[in-house]
Amino acid sequence: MERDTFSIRAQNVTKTYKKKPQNEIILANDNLSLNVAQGEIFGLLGPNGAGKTTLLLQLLGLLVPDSGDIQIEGINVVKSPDQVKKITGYMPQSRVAMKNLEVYRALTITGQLRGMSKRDATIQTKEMIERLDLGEHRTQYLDRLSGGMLRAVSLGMALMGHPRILILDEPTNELDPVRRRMIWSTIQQINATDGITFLLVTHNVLEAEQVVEQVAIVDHGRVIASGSPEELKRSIKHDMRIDIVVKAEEVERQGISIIEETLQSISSFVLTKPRHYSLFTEKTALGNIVNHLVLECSSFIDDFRVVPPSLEDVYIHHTNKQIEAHV
Ligand SMILES: Nc1ncnc2c1ncn2[C@@H]1O[C@H](COP(=O)(O)OP(=O)(O)OP(=O)(O)O)[C@@H](O)[C@H]1O
Repeated sequence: MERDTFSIRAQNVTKTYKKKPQNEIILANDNLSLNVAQGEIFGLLGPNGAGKTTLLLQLLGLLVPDSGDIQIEGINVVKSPDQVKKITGYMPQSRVAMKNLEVYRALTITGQLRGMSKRDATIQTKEMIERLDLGEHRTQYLDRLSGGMLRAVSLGMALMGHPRILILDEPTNELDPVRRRMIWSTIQQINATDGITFLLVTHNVLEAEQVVEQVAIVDHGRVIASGSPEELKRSIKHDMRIDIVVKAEEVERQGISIIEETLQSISSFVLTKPRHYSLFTEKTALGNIVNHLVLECSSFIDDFRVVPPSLEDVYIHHTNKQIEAHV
């Protein structure tokens, strides 16, 4: 049999739910296709309710698609869910099993349940505790941990038994910045040293951009854009962003509406937070706009910079467009 170079292949997956009490049909995945290459870190982005978790549950064999085909390392998930479970690790969005166990015991038992000997599971538990900086908490019960700590333990549990594919649902949700960075670097390290394939859902797009190699943006159950972060950034027409900060004292003196009118007369801007504006433009129009800003706005501009758009800008660009199309 020809070796499948894709770890994950989902083709034309459709999944509906019936919502009680009136059995309203919810189309959670709508003819969705996705390929994840072996050893890749793949990011799944999309707004709340886009259908990301539904897809993950089907990849893991925990939900059955209405139609479509899912292969994990060449194994048909619907036909052989148990084989798939042996090679995949899963970090769910919130639920963590074994809440009445201590951290080290939860890790070791998870390893044993995945077929490891007690000795090997104990060795990997020590490694996980060190890698995830859980030393201080090793004898704490899971139900006494903060939400953030529980996420870290949950990642450790997903890694027990050395799965070949790891599926993570919002791995950095609820974590403080230091621990978030640690999780991202652990993902990168494990991917580099063990060649594990990662498919992860995240809302931390700016952070994910540094780590993921391929991305799919999902909305309304469909993939609306996919590619490497660089490809996606190149694909949007407005390929430059100007960020502007307005002086607080000028807002007091002139009034915000005069300032915004002046900005709008040059180009349309969006307010990102008080006194901060962003404008998206094509490179060809950039010089003209910067000239206008310098000539007409220097009295009230505190700072401005020109930057290429981030993956987050691409995400907003695509999902906004999709929202408009559905209104
Ligand atoms: N068990 C269920 N019964 C009925 N509807 C469901 C069920 N699970 C999910 N849904 C609906 O299916 C759609 C997709 O949900 P899903 O949880 O897959 O989205 P998501 O992209 O993971 O969202 P989030 O980012 O908020 O976690 C939503 O409209 C959701 O309300």
